[in-house]
Amino acid sequence: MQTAQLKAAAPACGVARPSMAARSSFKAAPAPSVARPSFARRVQKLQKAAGVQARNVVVVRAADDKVVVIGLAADSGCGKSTFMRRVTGIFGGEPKPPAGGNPDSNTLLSDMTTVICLDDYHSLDRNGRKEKAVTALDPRAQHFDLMYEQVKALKEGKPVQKPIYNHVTGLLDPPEEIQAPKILIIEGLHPFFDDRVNDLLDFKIYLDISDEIKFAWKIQRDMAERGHSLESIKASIEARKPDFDAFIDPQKKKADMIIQVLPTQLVPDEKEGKILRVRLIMKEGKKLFDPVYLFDQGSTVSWIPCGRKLTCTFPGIKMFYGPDTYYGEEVSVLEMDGQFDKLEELIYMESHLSNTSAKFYGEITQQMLKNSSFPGSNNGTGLFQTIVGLKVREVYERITEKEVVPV
Ligand SMILES: Nc1ncnc2c1ncn2[C@@H]1O[C@H](COP(=O)(O)OP(=O)(O)OP(=O)(O)O)[C@@H](O)[C@H]1O
Ligand SMILES: O=C(CO)[C@H](O)[C@H](O)COP(=O)(O)O
Repeated sequence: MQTAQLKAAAPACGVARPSMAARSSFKAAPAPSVARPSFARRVQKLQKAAGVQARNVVVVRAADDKVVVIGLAADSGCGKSTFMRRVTGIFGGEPKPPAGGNPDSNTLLSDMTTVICLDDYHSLDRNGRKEKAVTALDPRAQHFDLMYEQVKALKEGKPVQKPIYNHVTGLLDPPEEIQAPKILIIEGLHPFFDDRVNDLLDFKIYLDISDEIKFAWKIQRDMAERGHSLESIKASIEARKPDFDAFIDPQKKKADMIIQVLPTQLVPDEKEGKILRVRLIMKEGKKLFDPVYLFDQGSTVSWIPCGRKLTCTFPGIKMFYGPDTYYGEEVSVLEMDGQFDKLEELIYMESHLSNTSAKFYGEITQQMLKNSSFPGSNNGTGLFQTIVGLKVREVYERITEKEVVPV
């Protein structure tokens, strides 16, 4: 296959791809050294980019700092990259692949966060999976021992030589050096699958996208942006489904927060996935975060906020909040069905939410407005991803007993 075709078929895995020119000039050297720029260089760069953002820079990790480890699980094409951009944006700085390294790296570095993609722990490359007739979702195609050793080492503050799975070529490239960050986010198919890795995680998030919506998003991306046919998208979803059900989906039981995305109940038979019903399922009784609530903690509340303060055209917005159980565990559920007409009016809804971990009145609305070009910004996916991002900050602060100044 030609490189251009390969590129078109490759999932992004969280990283904005550099130009073909930059890629073709890259020589796959063994273990490219990815030295982090100095504190001064980073502060200078940030100050130049945006004066106000530079205030947020706490940067260099002291030797005794704790590394907080966050896990994000979801199937491919379920919005992990978009979610990561929202979460890392809360900590300031622009996440970038390691400078001067492999242009097909899946890693994203910013001042406080490092996001690593668990596809890098595929033990079988694309050919190997084909030969053995296993999908990338099958645990037999993952190197869990190495994943565990490296996440553990990073949590202990030690650098690692992490492999790179190249989505363009389907091969395993030479490793890249990853330094211990303040916040390590591991995102991918199996962050909670192996008990040893699962035990290293301080906060676990699962993106649970229903089949109908997953299909609608895949069509949107893979047909419009990658030139795939409807039949091939259907076939790829069907081929992955048994392994998804067996190995990926069961991990959601272990998550602390689940963002569940379903078709709307406001419009009968809406199949395009344009209007969404989104549920934020939050485990109760956890030490490191408090669940969000609407109006009155522990009550059951149904609320249609459309009125004088919130503009709603058809089909409007319906909110729900209440206690529930999830795989036998006590949870609170916050739900939003419908979409915003005017994003700035979200402030009205925000003012009725409590325990959001926002540091000032309107922080959620501000984040949503800042990221208004991201998919899902006018509905519950964007709202709940932003809230979960604030929870990541709260978890970090509770573990390290350090304050993050809001951007
Ligand atoms: N909240 C959303 N609302 C609407 N569409 C969305 C949303 N999130 C993601 N999408 C759609 O799904 C596609 C995949 O999103 P994204 O690249 O963030 O997923 P991903 O899980 O990182 O994918 P992959 O693992 O395949 O790289 C986007 O191009 C967009 O079309
Ligand atoms: O599920 C996936 C990503 O989360 C991919 O399918 C998996 O990593 C294999 O990638 P490729 O299709 O590029 O060989």
